Amino acid sequence: MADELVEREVAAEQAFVDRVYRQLGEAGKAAQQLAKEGHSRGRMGHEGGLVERDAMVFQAAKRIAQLDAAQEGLVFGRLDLDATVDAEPRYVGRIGLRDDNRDSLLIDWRAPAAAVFYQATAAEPHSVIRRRVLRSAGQRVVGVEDELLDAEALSAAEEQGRDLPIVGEGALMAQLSRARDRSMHSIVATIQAEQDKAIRAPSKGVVSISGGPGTGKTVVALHRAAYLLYTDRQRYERGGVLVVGPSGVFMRYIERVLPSLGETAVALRSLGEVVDDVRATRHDEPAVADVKGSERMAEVMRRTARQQVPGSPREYRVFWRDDRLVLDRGRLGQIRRQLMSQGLRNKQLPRVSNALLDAMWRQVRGERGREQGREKFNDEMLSRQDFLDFAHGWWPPLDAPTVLCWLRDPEFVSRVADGVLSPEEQRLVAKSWSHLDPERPIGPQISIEDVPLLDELRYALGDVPQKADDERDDPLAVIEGAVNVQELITASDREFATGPAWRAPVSSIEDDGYAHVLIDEAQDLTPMQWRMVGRRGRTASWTIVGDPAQSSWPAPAEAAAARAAALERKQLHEFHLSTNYRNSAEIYAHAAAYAERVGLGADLPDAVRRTGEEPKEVVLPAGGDLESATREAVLELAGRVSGTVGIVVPVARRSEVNAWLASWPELADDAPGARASVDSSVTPSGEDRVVVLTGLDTKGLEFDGIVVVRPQEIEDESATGRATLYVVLTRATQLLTTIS
Ligand SMILES: Nc1ncnc2c1ncn2[C@@H]1O[C@H](COP(=O)(O)OP(=O)(O)OP(=O)(O)O)[C@@H](O)[C@H]1O
Repeated sequence: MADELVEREVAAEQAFVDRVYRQLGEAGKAAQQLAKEGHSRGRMGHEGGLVERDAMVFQAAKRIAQLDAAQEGLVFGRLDLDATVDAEPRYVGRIGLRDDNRDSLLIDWRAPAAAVFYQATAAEPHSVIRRRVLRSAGQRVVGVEDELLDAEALSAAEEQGRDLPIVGEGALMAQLSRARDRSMHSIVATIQAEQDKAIRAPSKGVVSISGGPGTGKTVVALHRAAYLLYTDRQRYERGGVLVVGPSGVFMRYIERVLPSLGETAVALRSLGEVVDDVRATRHDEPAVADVKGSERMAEVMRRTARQQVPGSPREYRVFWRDDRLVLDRGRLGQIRRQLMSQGLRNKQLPRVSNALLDAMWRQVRGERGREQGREKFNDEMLSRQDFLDFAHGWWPPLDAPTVLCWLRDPEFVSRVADGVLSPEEQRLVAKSWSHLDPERPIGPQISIEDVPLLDELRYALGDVPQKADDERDDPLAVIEGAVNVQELITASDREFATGPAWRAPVSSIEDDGYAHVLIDEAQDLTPMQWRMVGRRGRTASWTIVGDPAQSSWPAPAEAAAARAAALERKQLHEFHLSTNYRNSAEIYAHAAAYAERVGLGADLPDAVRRTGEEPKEVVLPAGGDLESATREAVLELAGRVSGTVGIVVPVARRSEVNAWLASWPELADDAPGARASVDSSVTPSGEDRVVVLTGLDTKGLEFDGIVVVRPQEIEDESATGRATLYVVLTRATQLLTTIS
């Protein structure tokens, strides 16, 4: 009987969903047809607006269908309201759609009319009697999950002849118990009221979302990005939305959420990719990372950008008429200081030749020379190749990667870091930079921690001035007025042309700004990383999510100050999430007890889902076989969960455990990436069901099963090892085993 009822309800919803897809097909056809006509008529009038909108809806729906064929469908929600408000059901979907009369057929989940879908509760039903979530596979409805919000109103509705049966066991629990794969999914059907508030917060200033592990901070922030695009598409599409997360693995984990909401105009970048054209995936070891992340590095980089180019010519001598003109070290030093005092190094390029010529002209004493005049002097000097070579070598256009390579020299490092870093710190960072390759300065040696330093250098050097188009190839610019700025730009261009191959960086610092900046795992940003992202959000609104107890940065006060500086005096709106949707209650109780025991002062959310499975602790006797114990634990978990399994290990054991995994025949199909990466120090990024990760790699991710190998070693590995272990203990949705 119950089954029949469910079948009937599913069939009824299917009829509606079919109608939506039919309408979508029509909208798509109409959009294409109108676009064609509009095009041929050469105008886009009022219909143009409609075409554009329909085409957008159509494209978004296609993307959603492609991505989520096996997942949640386009229509996911239905509200039945009190008849005094609306006797017709309202349907909520990932995009909005109108019927032929342009009446609403499907409400976009972000529209104000859909807010009640998320905000209604039994305590405050907002006239909602029944909330229904449709579960779909592609275009097929496979189930419905109802929630009764107002029993009295339901009786009244039934008396009036409306049939509103309640079926299913609630959408949230069904959603939370699903097996995890290697990517995050949208939660659009089951956003909870406190999450909805953060998603729909006004777009001004800074929205800060805090909460313990698994409370949905990441997924809420991503839905917020989609919400902002919906509310002010022009502004955010034109200005850009930047989403920054901790690692490449994490970005791949979250990358499908926004497209599955129909949004693709968002830049997703890991902390190693924030600067255009740079892609760092390697971390420095913790002691080095701590130095490179410190605000003190800003001063070191500022000094670096002002140093004389290593190996550059130190003097210039020439006979002109009756005089011997000399630019010696002392004089060049003066000119350098004077140029630097006028602004950023690269910005001075157009002034360099003139500054040098000035200093030389002052030395012209002979009658014959003075009579010729300054103009003639300039002309002659600027056509001397040795002078152009000197000027170019002494003050070349510089890009940040080239300058970073200057730090390969430990003596150079001690010079620029003197009084800022301790000798031991200088030694540590210099050693890490000794691997930089000047031929390929942003190659694989560059670390994630180097990226903010590169950015700092970009800003300290400034962009190389670009010529206006009409100045290009203008022969008069050389001949006319040798001292005016135009001519000098041309002279310095001639210098660029004679120097070693130098290509302007693809992007300029002026293009760095975004309309919205969203930072995930914000507790881990170093002061230098805050400076880097701060530059991209000077005029932006921000969303910042994080949990201080999960922080792996050892100097929180310094990071807080850098964060405040990045956000300047923007207004702060704070939201707090209090329910852990990831971990089973049993697993989270274990992790929370650990956090309390080691004094992390953690914000402890409630975990609501019980599985009856306690975490398992395996303690090996001294000299016990770690590989066998690990293998047994991993096989057990991989056999019992249908989704992903993570093996979390201390950094020093990563390669070893990865090699074990690669050699276990039972898991060959589940971990092909382990084999492929046996000899590399990089975490496999594929779609493997079973992977080996370090503690830091697990940030933001989740797995159905987690095996933690030697937790004590993870804890001892760095100054913030306890926070890292807490993160690790909160990654599993179903089963957790620790091997000590
Ligand atoms: N309303 C919801 N409905 C269904 N699933 C949800 C909901 N909110 C969160 N989740 C799920 O809970 C899990 C944790 O979410 P998320 O990773 O965003 O949490 P987090 O707060 O960023 O976690 P952490 O700080 O531990 O990295 C995800 O699987 C997410 O899909």
